[in-house]
Amino acid sequence: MSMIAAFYSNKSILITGATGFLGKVLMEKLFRTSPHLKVIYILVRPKSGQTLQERVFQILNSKLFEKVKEVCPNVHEKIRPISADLNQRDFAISKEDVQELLSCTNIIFHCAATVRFDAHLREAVQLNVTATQQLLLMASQMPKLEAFIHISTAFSNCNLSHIDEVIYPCPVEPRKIIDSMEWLDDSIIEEITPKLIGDRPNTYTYTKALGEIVVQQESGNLNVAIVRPSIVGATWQEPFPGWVDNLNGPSGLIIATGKGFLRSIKATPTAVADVIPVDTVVNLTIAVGWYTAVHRPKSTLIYHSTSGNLNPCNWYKMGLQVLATIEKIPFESAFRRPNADFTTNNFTTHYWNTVSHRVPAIIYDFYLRLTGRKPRMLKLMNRLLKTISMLEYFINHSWEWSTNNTEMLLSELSPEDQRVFNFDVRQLNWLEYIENYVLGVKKYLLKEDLAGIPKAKQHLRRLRNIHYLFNTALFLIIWRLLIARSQMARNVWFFICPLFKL
Ligand SMILES: CCCCCCCCCCCCCCCCCC(=O)SCCNC(=O)CCNC(=O)[C@H](O)C(C)(C)COP(=O)(O)OP(=O)(O)OC[C@H]1O[C@@H](n2cnc3c(N)ncnc32)[C@H](O)[C@@H]1OP(=O)(O)O
Ligand SMILES: NC(=O)C1=CN([C@@H]2O[C@H](COP(=O)(O)OP(=O)(O)OC[C@H]3O[C@@H](n4cnc5c(N)ncnc54)[C@H](OP(=O)(O)O)[C@@H]3O)[C@@H](O)[C@H]2O)C=CC1
Repeated sequence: MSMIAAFYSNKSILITGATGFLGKVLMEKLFRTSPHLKVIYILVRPKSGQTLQERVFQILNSKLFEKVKEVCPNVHEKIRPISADLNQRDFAISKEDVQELLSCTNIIFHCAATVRFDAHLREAVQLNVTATQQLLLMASQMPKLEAFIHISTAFSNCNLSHIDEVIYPCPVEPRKIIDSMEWLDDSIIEEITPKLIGDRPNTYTYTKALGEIVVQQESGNLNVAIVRPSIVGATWQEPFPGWVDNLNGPSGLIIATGKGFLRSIKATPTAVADVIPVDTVVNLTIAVGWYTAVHRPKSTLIYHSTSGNLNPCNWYKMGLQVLATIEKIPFESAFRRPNADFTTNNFTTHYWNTVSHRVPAIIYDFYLRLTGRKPRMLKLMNRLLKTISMLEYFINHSWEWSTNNTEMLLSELSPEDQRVFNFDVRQLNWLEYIENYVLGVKKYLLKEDLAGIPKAKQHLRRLRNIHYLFNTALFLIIWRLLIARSQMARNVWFFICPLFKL
């Protein structure tokens, strides 16, 4: 019998961010392994014209929850959505709901955050810092609370190259930042943002670091722990391999590669690709909840959920395997044949961005115009390049995260718990994982049917023929105009051919 699963039986659990990527997998695992838990309260806001109930209905009826319904048929009765907006004072939760939360909650998992790299500092502080502070205040009024688990990121201190499982100070106290957001106007905040974030790449990592300090400073007598995942990827094993439902992290770039939009990306091939499967993060998080509640460590323990120091994979290996899988299982309606490569300096990056990204987009838009359609490819390409520029920092640096607490926790688990809540990343086979990831992107994100693979392969053959035809036509035109007439033109032609991959 799993001790951890038994621990959660009869518990009332509060999850923020339960509608997000990580939150959904956390909820699924809790219900599947502890079907006798009392209730999971989730703080949800109405979104995209959907009510709370509609959002929950959609989640429970998704593929992710299929197994849960077998082991916990009354799951819909055990999930209690509470209308809340973490951007509002007191989260805009009704008095009755607050009372219920205060009197019943045993465990809190705080997952909600803005994970956007370009969030305005005010927005990022509100969600990643102030909301954490408010939740801690609520938690301190919960007599039955046994543990408060805060989800941060391994990149909260990405300005350092070696990161220990400790909380690092920030030059300006979070409370001062929170106060200043009350009275500074947006334009002044924008002006001071680069100074505040310092050598971090964005407001996300900065505010997640502030969030951790808030947890440390304002947790009082609570039993608190922090989990720091690195780049969270598709599921490794559970409830099935390759599940993913958003474009964050590698997923969006896998699509861009498979659809032939992404041809080159500035990356350090030898840098560690510190991707961690979402189910591994969730297993650790649930184990941390149990350990924190049962063992009540004297200080706030931080757990790194990373792969790099125990089972490293670099971007080169990851890129190769992504391409190899796409070759076997191509995506439908590709723009060009998938053939992405890494660039390592600014000059080649600009060069390939022009030659391989913008020029084909301009040619395609020209073709769309000629055929009476609205041009759209250049706009799409520019958005992709903007996205890449924001992710570049993470694929051009390597970090070392110590994992002593995570390893200590693994050793505290019974063999049964080590199996049910496996977060031992040493067992991960990268090639298999990446293949399942790409397949998952195709099935669950792009919603493409595997039956369409022969058609997708046929489309790629057509693209290859167009490519050959285009190159041949280009060659003949240039030959006719120049090369036949001059020796120098001939020399230049043979020099530039390899540069254009002709
Ligand atoms: C050689 C082969 C190599 C292949 C594989 C290589 C893999 C490399 C992977 C590198 C990953 C590095 C991730 C680092 C994560 C750090 C971990 C964390 O803690 S952080 C936690 C993780 N947090 C994050 O990862 C957040 C990253 N994302 C953001 O911050 C924002 O989306 C944004 C600022 C990039 C764009 O904002 P904005 O312009 O306002 O617009 P929207 O947001 O509305 O989206 C616009 C369009 O872009 C689309 N799209 C979105 N994301 C991606 C993507 N990753 N990619 C591609 N596309 C993406 C989106 O679908 C939409 O398309 P469309 O509908 O217009 O057609
Ligand atoms: N994904 C990754 O690569 C990594 C994630 N993390 C951390 O893991 C946690 C979960 O991230 P992930 O699941 O990927 O992120 P998602 O963006 O998928 O989910 C964010 C969640 O926060 C909720 N939320 C955002 N704003 C509000 C609000 N104003 N009121 C109520 N709820 C709100 C969202 O609700 P809604 O559905 O309504 O928008 C959603 O449920 C975060 O703390 C993140 O920092 C750490 C490292 C890497």
